[in-house]
Amino acid sequence: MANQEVVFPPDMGATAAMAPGSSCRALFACTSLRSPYRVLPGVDDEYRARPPCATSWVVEAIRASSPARSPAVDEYAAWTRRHPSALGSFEEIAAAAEGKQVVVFMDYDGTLSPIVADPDMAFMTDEMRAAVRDVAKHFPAAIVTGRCVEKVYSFVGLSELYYAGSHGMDIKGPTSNEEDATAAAVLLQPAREFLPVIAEAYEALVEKTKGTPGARVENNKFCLSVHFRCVDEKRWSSLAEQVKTVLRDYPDLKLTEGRKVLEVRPCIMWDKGKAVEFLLQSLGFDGRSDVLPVYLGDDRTDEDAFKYYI
Ligand SMILES: O=P(O)(O)OC[C@H]1O[C@H](O[C@H]2O[C@H](CO)[C@@H](O)[C@H](O)[C@H]2O)[C@H](O)[C@@H](O)[C@@H]1O
Repeated sequence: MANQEVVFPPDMGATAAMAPGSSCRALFACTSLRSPYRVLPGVDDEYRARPPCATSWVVEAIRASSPARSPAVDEYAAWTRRHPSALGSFEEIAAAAEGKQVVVFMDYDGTLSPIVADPDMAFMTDEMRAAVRDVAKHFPAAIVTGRCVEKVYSFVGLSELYYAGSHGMDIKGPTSNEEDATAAAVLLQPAREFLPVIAEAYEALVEKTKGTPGARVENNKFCLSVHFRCVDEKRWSSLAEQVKTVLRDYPDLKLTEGRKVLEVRPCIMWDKGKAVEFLLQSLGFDGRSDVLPVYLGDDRTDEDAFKYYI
């Protein structure tokens, strides 16, 4: 960092200049300050020579008094510059949607529902449900999730949506039967032949991980989730080892990672991006310049869908 020194107004002590709870020293607005300035020892002559209200040195001093940044923070800042907040750019998005058919894809966990310790308790709020219902009134809309369709339907409960469960490996259309998600027409199940092997691997994973406190295996029908959110961090690598050991017997399955979860899936070239592509094609929207697909997601697996748009 260039310069950590700070200029204080004459009657202000160094303790008053410390931001509470922060190791970085505060800078005070120059317009309200009177000369002469008390310059703390170590301040560059370059700073002393500048008139107190010259904005360039204020900016420099703000920079200099910023907390130390770690490479990870810098990397994140660079990432957010390349991927600005969609909410912050809402006007721009609305302008881009002008005259276009919008199609909305929504991830479930962490996007429509809060992340919670117990995967069976990840309920969405009634307010969120009403918002999703509203979206579906205006645009074709789909839930794209790692969960199995039946489970996510029990949370969302909206029969007017498309559902792409098991990371897009179980795609169902809207149904008029609100009580029964299985009544919805199956549009695609590209990993059907893997059902027996997934069921067997589920049993093996439950057995192998049962000695790890907090570990939990969730059966998502065409894929499996091994949760480690409630596992002591010291045991994470041994749990990962247990999962890899089981998978050695199942060469047709592969391992990916989500939010504190290891995902076991069939080795096929299929993901949320492919599901989005399939749905757009089925709706007759694929490749059309008058269609604007919008995808809301928070997890690594959603990046497969983001890649489809790029
Ligand atoms: O594609 P998604 O809808 O985001 O589903 C991905 C996984 O989400 C769930 O796990 C995550 O949410 C849980 C509840 O908040 C949390 O406990 C867990 O740590 C998260 O990874 C779901 O349980 C998995 O089956 C999904 O694959």
